[in-house]
Amino acid sequence: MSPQLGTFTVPAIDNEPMNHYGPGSPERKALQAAITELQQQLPIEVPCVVNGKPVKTGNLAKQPMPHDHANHLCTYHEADPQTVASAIDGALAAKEEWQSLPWNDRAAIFLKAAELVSGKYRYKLMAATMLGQGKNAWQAEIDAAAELADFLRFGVKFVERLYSIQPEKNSGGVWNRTEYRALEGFVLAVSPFNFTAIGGNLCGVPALLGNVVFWKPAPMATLANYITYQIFTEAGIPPGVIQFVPGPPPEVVAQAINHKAFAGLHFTGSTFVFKKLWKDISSNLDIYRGYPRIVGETGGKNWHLIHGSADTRNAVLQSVRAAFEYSGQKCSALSRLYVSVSQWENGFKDQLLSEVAKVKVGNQLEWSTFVGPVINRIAFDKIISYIQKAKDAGGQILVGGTGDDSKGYFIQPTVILTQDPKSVTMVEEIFGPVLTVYVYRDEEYEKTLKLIDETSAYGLTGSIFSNSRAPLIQATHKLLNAAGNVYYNEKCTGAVVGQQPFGGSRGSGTNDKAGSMSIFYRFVNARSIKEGFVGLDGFNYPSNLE
Ligand SMILES: NC(=O)c1ccc[n+]([C@@H]2O[C@H](COP(=O)([O-])OP(=O)(O)OC[C@H]3O[C@@H](n4cnc5c(N)ncnc54)[C@H](O)[C@@H]3O)[C@@H](O)[C@H]2O)c1
Ligand SMILES: N[C@@H](CCC=O)C(=O)O
Repeated sequence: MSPQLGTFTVPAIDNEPMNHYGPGSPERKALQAAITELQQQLPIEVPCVVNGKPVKTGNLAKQPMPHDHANHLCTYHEADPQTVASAIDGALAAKEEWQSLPWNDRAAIFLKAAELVSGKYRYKLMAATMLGQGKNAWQAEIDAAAELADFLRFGVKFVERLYSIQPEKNSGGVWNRTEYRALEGFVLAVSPFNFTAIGGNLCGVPALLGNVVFWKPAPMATLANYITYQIFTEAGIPPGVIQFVPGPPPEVVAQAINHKAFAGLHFTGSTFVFKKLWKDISSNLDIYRGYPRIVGETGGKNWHLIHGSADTRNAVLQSVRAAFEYSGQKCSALSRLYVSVSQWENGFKDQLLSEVAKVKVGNQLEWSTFVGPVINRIAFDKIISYIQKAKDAGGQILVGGTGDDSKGYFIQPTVILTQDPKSVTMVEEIFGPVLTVYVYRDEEYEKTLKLIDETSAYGLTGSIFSNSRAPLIQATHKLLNAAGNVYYNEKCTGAVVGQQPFGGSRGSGTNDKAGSMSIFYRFVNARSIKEGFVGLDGFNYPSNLE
């Protein structure tokens, strides 16, 4: 091990500037070229990667493209039990060297990874995200380019700050220190389909702290996650530190959770799956060496509250974006809208319907498309069935309500007006382009706050629109636990790393706040060291003396 011959300061960092992809711009041309190049290579073959070596199990699965489901983006090798076992063994073998690497070297690897994401591989990663996860250019830019680079760069900064948190006091002749050890064992990262950046962050956070990570990507994000893995490797993450293990989710994850060296879960996905994994972990407590850290960010049933004093146009446009961008497939997506009757009848309704009518739905590779496909057949059927349930319950479809799954999984942006604020589409996560509106009486603002608070099991994001201060204050106070991310006069999607730490509580997760320092606390195990410089002369304390 080489000596550390200085105290190093991480370079200044900032959010990754976003490209805009306007007509004729160089970035539009570069992205188009990357998409075309990728399309010419389809389908890509993706192996598991264990100890830096590709493993081709021959158990093949496909990642179909949501806008063109007859064709697939990649064929990937699913891990079998032997592959899972060797991935865990290999990670544990890589642990000692990785956790002993000087911090500045680990930091440098992650800073380099950020440069690869924002530079050399930007368009390739975006192309894979667009083709595989159905994002249009802007949605891919904010995810695969900007947010992933931000997670990596800010992560380094947060860990630098975490490591600098040291005991406040040293008694005479004593030096106190806190060490932030990696967890004892391996961390299991289980990532969702909808954000390429989240996949990178779920394995990046623990790895940056010296942990070794078993990464099970989401089937519908396999290629983008594989490219992310390759970027980590090119940046210098040693073999075995992150093991890339796609495979049948319940089996692969269960095998990892049932291993005695399982030390932590870093999960993002649905509430249902997270609860199941938590229960599975709990029932294994006797086999583990310690108490595993469990971090999970999960579903949402996010709301906009439009007060009578709001700027109508802003509230309408923000609502259209929040409900329908990326086809409503963000955990933060707007899906229940509470509008005062004075707003609704004096322009909100007309503007909402006229703006939604302008939304272009279709192939996300066409530049003017705002709403692309939903991710797969299961999602398509589920969303359509929610629309049907809303109709059955007396909901009025104001716009949309239909889908077309003949080539891709397209669903029209749908706005439902309900008289029942606790109808099913006001309560349950749909994860599609479906917005349900409840119109409240202006004088029942306070009652509406209670309604918002009590309607759903989630607590992820929410926005309050008002041009007066008092309604903002009142809602913020009454909705204390209804959202982990609250916005004033801004849409409820689009949290930025380092600006709005992200996460919610209640059914929405452990709220450890991705994109902030607090998530890093969860994947270290602090050790206090006290060093004495002055020896004892005798064992008696002064109080023992005659
Ligand atoms: N709060 C957040 O920060 C956040 C961010 C993104 C997505 N999400 C949530 O994620 C969900 C959408 O993503 P998704 O469809 O990929 O979620 P999902 O729960 O279906 O899958 C998430 C991960 O769990 C795995 N998985 C699925 N079933 C499993 C099982 N039985 N055992 C073990 N692993 C299993 C999947 O393969 C995937 O890797 C939504 O509910 C959304 O709100 C939350
Ligand atoms: N961080 C994202 C949501 C991630 C979940 O899908 C946002 O704030 O919109």
